[in-house]
Amino acid sequence: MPPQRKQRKIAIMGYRSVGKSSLTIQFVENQFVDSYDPTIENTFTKPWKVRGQDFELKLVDTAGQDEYAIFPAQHSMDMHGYVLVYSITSVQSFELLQVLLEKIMDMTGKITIPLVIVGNKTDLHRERVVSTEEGKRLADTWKASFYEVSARSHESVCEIFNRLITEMEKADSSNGNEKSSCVLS
Ligand SMILES: Nc1nc2c(ncn2[C@@H]2O[C@H](COP(=O)(O)OP(=O)(O)OP(=O)(O)O)[C@@H](O)[C@H]2O)c(=O)[nH]1
Repeated sequence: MPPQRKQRKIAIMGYRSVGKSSLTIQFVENQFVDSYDPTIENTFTKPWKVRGQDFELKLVDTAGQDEYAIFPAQHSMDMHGYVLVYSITSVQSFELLQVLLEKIMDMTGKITIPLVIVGNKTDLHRERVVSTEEGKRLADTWKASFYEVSARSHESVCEIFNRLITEMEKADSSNGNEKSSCVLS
């Protein structure tokens, strides 16, 4: 029998217009769409292989959030990991991530959640207002991985997902260990 594909569900979240759809479409279809069409919610499926293991990724490209948006409960239920995107050209989008991270922790109630924080639009370096160090610091605080990328120039886009899968696999095995150590005899 061929080895089974592991199904994994990932939410792509962040402020409006930071490039959530562009990153998702670049990863899934290898193309950059220049037009701006606000997303309500789209789910993409992508077969992907990491270190010999086949995965079927369900990528949920969510609607842009702001500080006041209520965190959609369905995004805390069955997600294996989160890609949290800001734009390096928007302080507001960066500051929103702190709020989003707190909401994710509250809603999921998990101690370890595979997270990748992504500063998008590095091609717009002249318009940069969030430094790489600030991005790294936020990621360190939340024990998240960190990448600066460009959906437009397809820079480091696949790395986001490879890294998140690696983190999800680690979380899986540590959850497994936790379970076995909690079995009552
Ligand atoms: N220069 C540049 N523009 C980008 C990049 N990624 C996205 N954009 C542009 O930014 C705008 C918003 O991109 P989207 O991918 O629709 O952003 P989104 O976060 O999905 O937006 P919402 O659905 O409203 O939340 C579009 O005009 C994109 O072409 C990038 O890496 N570089």
